[in-house]
Order: sequence, then C-alpha cells, then structure tokens
Amino acid sequence: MKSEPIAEVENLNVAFPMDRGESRVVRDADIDIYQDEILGVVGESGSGKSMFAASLLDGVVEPGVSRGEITFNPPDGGDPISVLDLTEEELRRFRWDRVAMVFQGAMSSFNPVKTIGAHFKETLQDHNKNVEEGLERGRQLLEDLYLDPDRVMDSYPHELSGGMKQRGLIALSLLLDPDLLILDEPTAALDLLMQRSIISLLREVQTNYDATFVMITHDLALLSKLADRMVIMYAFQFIEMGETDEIIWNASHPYTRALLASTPSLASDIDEMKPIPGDKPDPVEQFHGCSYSSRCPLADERCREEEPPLRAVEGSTTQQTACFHYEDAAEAIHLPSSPQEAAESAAADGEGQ
Ligand SMILES: Nc1ncnc2c1ncn2[C@@H]1O[C@H](COP(=O)(O)OP(=O)(O)OP(=O)(O)O)[C@@H](O)[C@H]1O
Ligand code: NI
Repeated sequence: MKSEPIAEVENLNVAFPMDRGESRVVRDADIDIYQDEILGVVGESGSGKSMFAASLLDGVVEPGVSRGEITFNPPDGGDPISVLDLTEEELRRFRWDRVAMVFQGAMSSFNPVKTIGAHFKETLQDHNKNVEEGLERGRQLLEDLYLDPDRVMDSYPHELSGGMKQRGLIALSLLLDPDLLILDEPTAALDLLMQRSIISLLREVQTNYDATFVMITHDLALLSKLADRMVIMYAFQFIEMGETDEIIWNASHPYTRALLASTPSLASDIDEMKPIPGDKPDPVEQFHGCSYSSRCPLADERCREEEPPLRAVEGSTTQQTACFHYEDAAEAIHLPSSPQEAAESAAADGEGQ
C-alpha cells in the first residue's frame, strides 16, 4: 500500500497528572496513516490504544493532555491541519467532517429518549448541513449496512438489537462523509456471528465511501482478515508495525510473537489467551531500557538499560520493530503455523494419499 499519508503523527505523548506523578499513557508515538487504508491497532488491555485513537481528534478526556505533532492532510487538497493546535470551534468542525470516531462501549451512546432518525437530523443541523440531502445519505448508509432505513430511523435505541445499534452508529459516524473513521472496539459487545458480519460490511463500506479506517481491537483474527497494516502497542508504545501479512507470518518483535503464539488459530481474543508471563507495566513508572525486557526471553543487559527505537526490519520496506534482538526472535519464539510449516504439512498430507 503506497499512498499519501492522510495523517502524520510525530512524537505523540499523552499524559495525565496524577498524585503519584505523571502517568504517560502514550509514549513517543510516530506513525503515518495512509489514505484509504485500514490500519489495525492491537495490544492488550490498558496498553494505550484508545488514548492513541482519541488523540487523532484531540479527544483525550480531561485532565489528559496530548503533546506532539498530528498533521492531517485533507485528501481534497486543502491545507494541512495541525490537529493539536485547533481551537474549540475549529475542532468541532474537524470532528465529524474530517475525522469521526465510534467510541469504545458506544452501544449506549445513542440518547435513549430520541429516535435514531432524530440523532441523524441533529447531527446534520449541528453542522449546518442540508437536512433533507443528509437524511437521504443516512438512509443509504443504513441500507448499505443491511438495515431497513424506515424501521431504524423511527426506532428508539432500545428497540434495536446490539448489532443493529452498532451498525446504526457506524452509519451515523459516516453521515458527514469523514475522510478518516476511527473505530474503537466496534465489535466487542457483539456475538461472534454478528462480529463477523459487521467486519465484512466494514470492508465494503470502506471501499464504497472511500474512507480511511483506523480500527482498534483485541481480535487478531479479525484484524488479520480486515487490516491492510497493523501496529502493535505494548506498554503505551508502538513496538512493531507493518503490513498485515508481514506481521502475521513474520512478526519480528518478541512481544508480537508471544501474542501470536498464544492465540490459538488466530481465533480468540487477546484477553482470553494464556497470559504472557511477567508484570503488566505501570504508566506512572519511568522505565529504563525496553519496556518488555522483564518479560522477554531474549532480553540482556543492554535491553534493560537502553530503549530500543522503532527501526526498519532488514529486508522489508514497511515493517518496523523496536527490538535489539529481532533477528533472533523467530528462533526463540516459535510460531506453530509458519507458512513453511503449513506448506510442509500440506505436502506431507499429499504424500500419505
Ligand atoms: N481518565 C484516565 N485518567 C488516567 N489514566 C487513564 C484514564 N483512562 C485510562 N487511563 C490509563 O491509560 C492507559 C491506557 O488506557 P487505554 O484506554 O488507552 O487502553 P486500551 O489499550 O484502549 O485498553 P482496552 O483494551 O482495555 O480498551 C491505561 O493504563 C489506563 O489505566
Ligand atoms: Ni480501549
């Protein structure tokens, strides 16, 4: 995937002042988000995924502060927008018009005393859009998400199932035609079947509406089917990123490999997997060296003292990893289902017949 970056994140830090010190929940994050891609963000609970996502529209909750540089490049050719420098009023317009977000736990974010249609109408009015045209687009979006627009527009949130509500929210978030849509755990509260059907819809919608998606999830299996690129977070940092196939088949960071190794057939949730041994990091702590070193089988003296920067993986143009020993990771953390093994076992099956 080679296109222009729609957003450039440089040296992003998110911090909360706390009694026992500053809690740094995103640390020195750098990434370009490319136009028209689906970027998946994976990591265990508390690693900073939602904080990173919220920063993209300067939406970290008070008293949290985002520092660094987030540059949004409008795909229609407008001037670059420095997101963290926008005024309240500019930010209000930037959100929804440019970048929209479906928040984590959003199933309850429809107002229970208003119909779904009223939410669509208010959103259009708040942003001075033509209501009639906008509602037409809203109905089309609902239809594209396999919902009956007549029924859904007239319904109150409690009259819809979880899956319908979730699709309703995705439609609402696309109403003002944002260039970038951020989905924070869009399927977490849904059953497996509904998760899978929403996923296939998301790809269609992303293509039809020409939007860029940033998708946050625990579900590696889901991302491996949907994302063009993945970024792995550990302890408030990006520790690996690359094209999805590279990450799945050739993960270079020991943590990514541990995640993959403990994910049976890529079909389970990160938090249900057998845990990776060692303590979870504390955001107030100042770490020395690599944040994963206390859990990493490859860690040595240097790893405990010096922080490994995110660097290009040799032989790849897109994969980056933050590990001094990534070249040894494949041998040290064995993944049962490498493509070679899959091919070998397929060949062996063939011989037996
Ligand atoms: N309002 C807050 N004030 C202070 N710290 C917070 C606040 N909200 C979250 N945190 C801390 O920020 C860190 C990152 O949280 P974040 O919500 O980004 O994690 P996450 O990766 O999205 O996790 P999950 O998968 O559970 O949603 C966590 O350690 C969390 O305890
Ligand atoms: Ni989260």
